[in-house]
Amino acid sequence: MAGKLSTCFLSHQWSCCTVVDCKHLNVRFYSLPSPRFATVSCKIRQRNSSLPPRRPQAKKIIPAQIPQNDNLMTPGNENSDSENEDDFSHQCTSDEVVAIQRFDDKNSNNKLIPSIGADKVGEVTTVNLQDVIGMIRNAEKNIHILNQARINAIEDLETVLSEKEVLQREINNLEMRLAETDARIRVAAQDKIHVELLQDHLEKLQSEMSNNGAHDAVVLRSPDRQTRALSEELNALRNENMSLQNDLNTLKEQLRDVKRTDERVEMLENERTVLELSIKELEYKLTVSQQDSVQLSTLRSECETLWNKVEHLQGLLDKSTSQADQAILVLQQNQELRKKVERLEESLEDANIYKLSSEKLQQYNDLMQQKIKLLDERLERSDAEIHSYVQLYQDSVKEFQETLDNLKEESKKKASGKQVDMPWEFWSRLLLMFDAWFLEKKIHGDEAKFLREMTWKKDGRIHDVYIECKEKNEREIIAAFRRLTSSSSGSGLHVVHIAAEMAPVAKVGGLGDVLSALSKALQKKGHLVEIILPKYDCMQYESIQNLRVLDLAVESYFDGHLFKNKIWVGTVEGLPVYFIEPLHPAKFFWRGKTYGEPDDLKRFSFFSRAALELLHQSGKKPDIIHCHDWQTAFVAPLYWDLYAPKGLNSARICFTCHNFEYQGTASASEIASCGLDIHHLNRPDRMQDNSSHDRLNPVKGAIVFSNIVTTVSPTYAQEVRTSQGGQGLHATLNAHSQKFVGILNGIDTDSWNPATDTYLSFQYNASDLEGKFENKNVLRRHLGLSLSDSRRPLVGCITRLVPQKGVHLIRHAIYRALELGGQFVLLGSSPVPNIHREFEEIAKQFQNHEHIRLILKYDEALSHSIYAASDMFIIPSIFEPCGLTQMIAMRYGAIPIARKTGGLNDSVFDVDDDTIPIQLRNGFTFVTPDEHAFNGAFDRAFKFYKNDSEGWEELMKKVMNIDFSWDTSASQYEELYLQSVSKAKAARRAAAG
Ligand SMILES: Nc1ncnc2c1ncn2[C@@H]1O[C@H](COP(=O)(O)OP(=O)(O)O)[C@@H](O)[C@H]1O
Repeated sequence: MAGKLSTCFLSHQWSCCTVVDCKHLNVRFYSLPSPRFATVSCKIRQRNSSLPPRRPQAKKIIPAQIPQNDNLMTPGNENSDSENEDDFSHQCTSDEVVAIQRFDDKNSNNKLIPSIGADKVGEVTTVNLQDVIGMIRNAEKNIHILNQARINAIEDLETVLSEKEVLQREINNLEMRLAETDARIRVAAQDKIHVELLQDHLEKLQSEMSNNGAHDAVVLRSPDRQTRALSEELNALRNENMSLQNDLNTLKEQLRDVKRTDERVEMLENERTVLELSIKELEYKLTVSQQDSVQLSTLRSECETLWNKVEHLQGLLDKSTSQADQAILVLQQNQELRKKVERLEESLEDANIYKLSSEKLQQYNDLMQQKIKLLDERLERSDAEIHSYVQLYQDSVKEFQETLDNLKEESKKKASGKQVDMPWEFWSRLLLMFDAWFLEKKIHGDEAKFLREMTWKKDGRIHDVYIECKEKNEREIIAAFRRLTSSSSGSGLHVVHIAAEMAPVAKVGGLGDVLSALSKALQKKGHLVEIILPKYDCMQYESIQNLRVLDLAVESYFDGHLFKNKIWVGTVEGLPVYFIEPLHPAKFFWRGKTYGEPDDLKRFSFFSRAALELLHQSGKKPDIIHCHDWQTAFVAPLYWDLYAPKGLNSARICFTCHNFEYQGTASASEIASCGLDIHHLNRPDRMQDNSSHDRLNPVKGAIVFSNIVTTVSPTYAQEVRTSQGGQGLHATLNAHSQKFVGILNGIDTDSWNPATDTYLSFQYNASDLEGKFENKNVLRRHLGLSLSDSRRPLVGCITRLVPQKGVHLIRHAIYRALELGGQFVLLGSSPVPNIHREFEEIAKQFQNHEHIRLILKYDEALSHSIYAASDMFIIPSIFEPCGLTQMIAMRYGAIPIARKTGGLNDSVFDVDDDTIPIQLRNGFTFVTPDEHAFNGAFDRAFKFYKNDSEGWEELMKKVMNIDFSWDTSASQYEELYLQSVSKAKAARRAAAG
């Protein structure tokens, strides 16, 4: 069997001379040219046996230890080598499997191979090649002997196994016979009992018969015979039983023998396993030795190459030595020459001393002349500089004078009292009407511009014309407005917001609130504010007044094609809004939701481009184009790359990032769809993403290409400039820090006003809190919560359920509120499926609970009721760019419990923090985003609420009176806009002049 599994190897240095297949052993013999130069390697592999691949440890060869076999040789046993070689060759020619590997003559000499470059040789240090060859030979011989021993052992084993089988068969026979004999013994024993009973009976009868006399003598004779026969049979059975007992003993003896044989077989088996293992080990060592010898031959050839190189170098060295000798000679000659030159110089110096004094004077004069010339030049330059400064000064005085004159003129005009105070709704409707006329080519661009400016200044003449023309048809109305042809003198800015959200028509989170509130605040400050939004199918259409589609289609580019867009106009809370409806087959905004579609990038890059196209085609000349978040971040590079060169070049671009977590990063090809030149933009200093260099980052693009970059709170602006908070954009923000500002958001104090809020059952204000308590009961009733204890604090939380908002702390707060004796209401929706599921489970758990309610959806009306009903409001965010809910909560008299991060850090100040001025303290804060820290603030709030109801009410009043309006923040935006616009104007003037 071993022979069938043999594999033979022949070294490449050998030519095979004879091949003989040997019976079932499948043996090949190779004749050797000379036994002196040959070594025989034999590799036998057992079927299904494989050693796990082991790495050779060190290349030092450790003598193998082969236990229990005196015939085995250890490698390196040089003296016994030839003897064993004979044995081995003899065995090989009889029945063994061999492969022959020849070693070069040079390899087998006794020279030590020098160690060659440690980096090349690795762990193979100085190795005697002869040793290795000897070891290989010994290993091969050992393997051979072990194979022989193994074959013998297998044969022994087979004999023993066949003997064992015979014995087993005998044992089986004997056991059967034993069983039979046992059965017969049992029958005989029963017979014996039966006979004994009969004997008793007989004895009884005999005694009766002796009593009965001779009459019965005849009857007695026959039982006597019976008894005799029975006892004879009994004796025979006993004898047989005895012989069976003997047989049984003999069998038992044989059985013991069999057991002993079994044990021996087992021992032999074990021995065989050990032998097999040793063979495998030896095989492995043989492979390693073979590898080593291959390495050695490589090393040898490398050594030869090196030797040649050394010889070559030696030659070079000899050459350079002779050259060096020559150079030394030349040097010596040089030195002698130098000495001569020095001597000559000395004598020359002596001769020159007399000349020197007159020459030096000449040189000095020259120097002075040069200096005078330089000073003259400098004087000339500084004169020119002073002259230019004077010029600049005169220019700026002139500019100042002009501005002053303008202002005077404006104030004169204002003083004339021509402004009319009509609701914004009125003015926005007029604005949209003029735009529509212009877009429908019913009036010229400058006429539209003029009318727009008059409108946003609430000019009474516009009002008068409108009133006059109320009953007239459109042509007459247009004619009347055209007659208003005096020049304008607007000082307000024309600001266009391009965004994905706007409250209340299309609100997902804070961005929607900011957009409408900031726009309203800027409008109030006298600026013309317009908004461009996508026309979502899921908008709150009831919040749009006078929605109508314009009789034009704006074409915009996308993915190599031009697509038409329907343009809708309408007013939202008095603001003029353009809605773009792309006529694209993908129906970008007919998805039933604002965000979260797989093609969001396409949807919003398309929209960004279409919005710029609308501005361009309408001929508007806005001062500021303000884009928001990644959805409209494309506007900045698109504007400078495509639209400014086309003529839409009046604007400065402002970009506000409301959350740096969302950057809209995508592959360059995806971003290219909207027409951006990705080759020009895919650079580390432009739009290339800072972490994935094969992607482009729209938010980074907007930071780079905008004139003003803002985020929504000062603390967040600081945080995002660090590597921890920057979401990968900190380096970009730091590089553009001069144009980057954090402005704290405000809230729309008109929409969020408990005194006028129509969503509430009871309106209230800081000086009359009764309505708040009523609202609390209304909400409890509405949600099925217990009304039994009016002093039980109600904790509110309204949020998107995303990791940023600290969902683990929100979950913890639910249980903690219950432990502390409070009620808890959560209004939240989650775009993250597992978070949504988790909160659904909790909601189910508290489905009918009297103190806890979770409402997992977006519900604007309910949000108002919750703010109004809450005593406390939690905002445990991990990070929070600004956060509006804490401000809204305070406006509604709910005390915030917030983590000190981002905008929360700029708007919530702990009541127990002595480092904060007392008038600013308004809530409870914690720092570490864990349950323990949260409890620290939450428990304090509960304690305060329970122990000091008057103090709590004071705090409620205080927070309700805090000014969270957009006034201050809008002024900051206004200032940034104005600065940027005036910088641009100055640059333009400088370029023109
Ligand atoms: N499920 C909801 N139902 C109604 N309004 C919600 C809901 N979730 C959040 N809001 C509102 O969204 C706005 C959240 O703004 P903000 O605190 O800035 O957070 P973000 O913009 O990160 O979502 C608030 O006006 C809040 O009332």
